[in-house]
Formats: sequence, C-alpha cells, structure tokens
Amino acid sequence: MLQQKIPATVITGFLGAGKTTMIRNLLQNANGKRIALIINEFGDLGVDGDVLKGCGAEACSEDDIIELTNGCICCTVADDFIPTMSKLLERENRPDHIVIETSGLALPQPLVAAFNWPEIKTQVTVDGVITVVDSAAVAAGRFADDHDRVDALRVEDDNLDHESPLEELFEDQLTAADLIVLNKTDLIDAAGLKAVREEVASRITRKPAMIEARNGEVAAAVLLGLGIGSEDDIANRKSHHDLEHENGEEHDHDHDEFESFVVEVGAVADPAGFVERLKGVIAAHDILRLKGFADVPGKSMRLLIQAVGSRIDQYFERAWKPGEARGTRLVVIGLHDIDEPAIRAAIAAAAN
Ligand SMILES: Nc1nc2c(ncn2[C@@H]2O[C@H](COP(=O)(O)OP(=O)(O)OP(=O)(O)O)[C@@H](O)[C@H]2O)c(=O)[nH]1
Repeated sequence: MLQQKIPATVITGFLGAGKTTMIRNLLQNANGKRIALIINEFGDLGVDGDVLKGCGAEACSEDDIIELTNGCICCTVADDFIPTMSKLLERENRPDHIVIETSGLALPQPLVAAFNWPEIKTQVTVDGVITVVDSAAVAAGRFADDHDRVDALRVEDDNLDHESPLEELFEDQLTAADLIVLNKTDLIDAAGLKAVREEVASRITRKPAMIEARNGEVAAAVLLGLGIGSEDDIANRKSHHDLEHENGEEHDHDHDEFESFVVEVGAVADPAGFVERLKGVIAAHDILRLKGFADVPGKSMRLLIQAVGSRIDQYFERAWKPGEARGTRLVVIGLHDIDEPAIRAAIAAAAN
C-alpha cells in the first residue's frame, strides 16, 4: 500500500528571532498530532534542545527530539540530515509531522532541496518553510546594509565580495519562506511594525503570507498543514550563494563570516549584576547572540540566560540533575572578527 508522505515543516530565521519559542508553543498546542523535531543549532551547547526537552509537551517525547550538532544543517545535508531522516522514517511508530528548526545561520535552500533526494522524496514532503523574523531587530536596522562595517571586513579579507553577511543571510531566509512570522511585536509600536512589514516585503520578490506574533504564539493550524511541497519550487528561491555560483563566482558557504565559542566561568553569586554587566560586554563587542546556563550558589535550579543583541531574558529553567556538573557555560556568537580573548576576559570579570 502506498504510504502517504509525511509533511515536514522547516522553521528558519536569524539568530534569536524566536524559532525555539515558537516551536515550544506549537508543541504545547499540537491538537493530538505526534511531532518529531529535528533541531540544528550553531554553537556547542545544545541550549535549544534542552529548552524543548524541558517543555513537557505530550506532542513530542524526548525520543522524538533529534539534535544535529555537527555544524550548520545547510552544510551537513548529506552526512547528517539525510541519514537522520532515513532513520526517523525507518521507525515503526512514524510521526504525523516533522518539524525542523534550522540554526539561525543556516541557508534553508540546501535543506529544502534535500527533500528531492531519492532516499526521502517518496516518503516526506516539505509542508512549508516558515521564516521567523525578529521585528525589533529589523526596526533597529540590524539587517540594513552597514557599509562601514562591510568595508572594514573587506579590508581584512579580499575574498569578501558579499554584502553584509547579516543582510545576505536575512534575505536568503526570507527568500525561502512560504510564511513569514513577524515576531516580537511587543517590542515595537504600530508605526514601527508597518515599517518592518515594508522593509521585509522590499527584500523579496516572492510574496509569501506575513503574520504577526508575540512570543511565537501562532495557532498550530496556521503553522502546520500549509501543503506547499516547497521542494518542488526551491529552484525559484535562490540564495545569494546560489546566484553567485551561477555567475561563476566560486566560494564556499562555510559560515566563516561568523564565529562561536563557549565561555565557562565559575558560579555567579549575583545573577542580576552579572546580567547587567553582560549587557555592557555584548554592546562593547557587538555580540549577536549569547545563551547558556549559569550556576547560582544556593539555588537548586540552573539559570537560563538568553541574549539577543543587548536584550537579555533569564529564568530558572530546571533543577540541576544528580551527578550533573554545575557550572556557568555560555555560547557566544558574533561576526568572525569578534575579539574572543577580550570577550572571555570580560565575561569572567562580569561573573565576579
Ligand atoms: N520580547 C520578546 N521576546 C521574545 C519573543 N519571542 C522570543 N523572545 C525571546 O527571544 C530570545 C530568543 O528566542 P529563541 O526562541 O531562543 O530564538 P531562536 O530563533 O530559537 O534562537 P537561535 O536558535 O539561537 O537562533 C529568548 O529570550 C526568547 O524568550 C517575543 O515575541 N517578544
């Protein structure tokens, strides 16, 4: 008997846009659907996986959460993604729906194109590509072409023939979308949001639907069941990288415009002060994303710290497990020229 193809939703969007938050909300409102999650994260800490495993949603047990940690999913399609999908599809108890969260630095195009590979084409289809946008970051000009900065990078690296790496990636993720979620609307006013809509629309030639959200709260029925089959249309959604390739320009998409490292420091006795001081470190070094867990003496739970630009959220996430080494570990992501030694020293100083 011919099995129906399993729908797979690809959720993309720049670092910190709110992908994990939206998925968490989706899992808690999945209306009885069994969802398998494939999560790809940039940075070596696996924070997203932990956050999602801790959400206790019935739609998705811990076994159904698969983390791809060997780099950005767009570069590891053959070695990582396809074998993972094949294994998932061999399971006796197949999921009703697959949700894939790309890293914030991934180009969605190679991932969507992978659904045309014979191993999975007969069994799965891309229900839709959903691109989550940090509306506040757009309003603040985060993705606008920063000519001074790009020129400075070019001086260091002759091969850099791109626009700003942030701008390019932002556009590539929008170009791939079937649905755009303008998230974090709580952080801007109506006029700001209108400007964000216009800016996003001006970046793409296709016209996917755009919806607004705060904290990724979008009904499951809106996110799942788009029924697009995006893999059949991926040739019409070319990334800057694809276009440069077609023009005979050869350079790899290897994320070397971005840098990530993990900083470990001791226990943090004054978490409020630490977070305030971190804001200063983030601003001084133009850190794009910082996230991880802190060990607060006398607390049985670990403190989750999430920074997107200089906005920081923090909450006690779960109890340290018996035998788990307590510690403060934060992943830092920035452009490739961020000053790692200085940031390490500044975070260590901020913790004391
Ligand atoms: N104010 C506000 N904060 C939000 C909203 N959505 C998400 N956040 C916060 O933004 C931060 C980043 O959210 P995530 O869901 O982890 O973002 P992400 O896109 O998964 O991040 P990466 O996986 O690192 O790319 C967290 O601190 C969230 O709580 C929102 O609508 N409003």
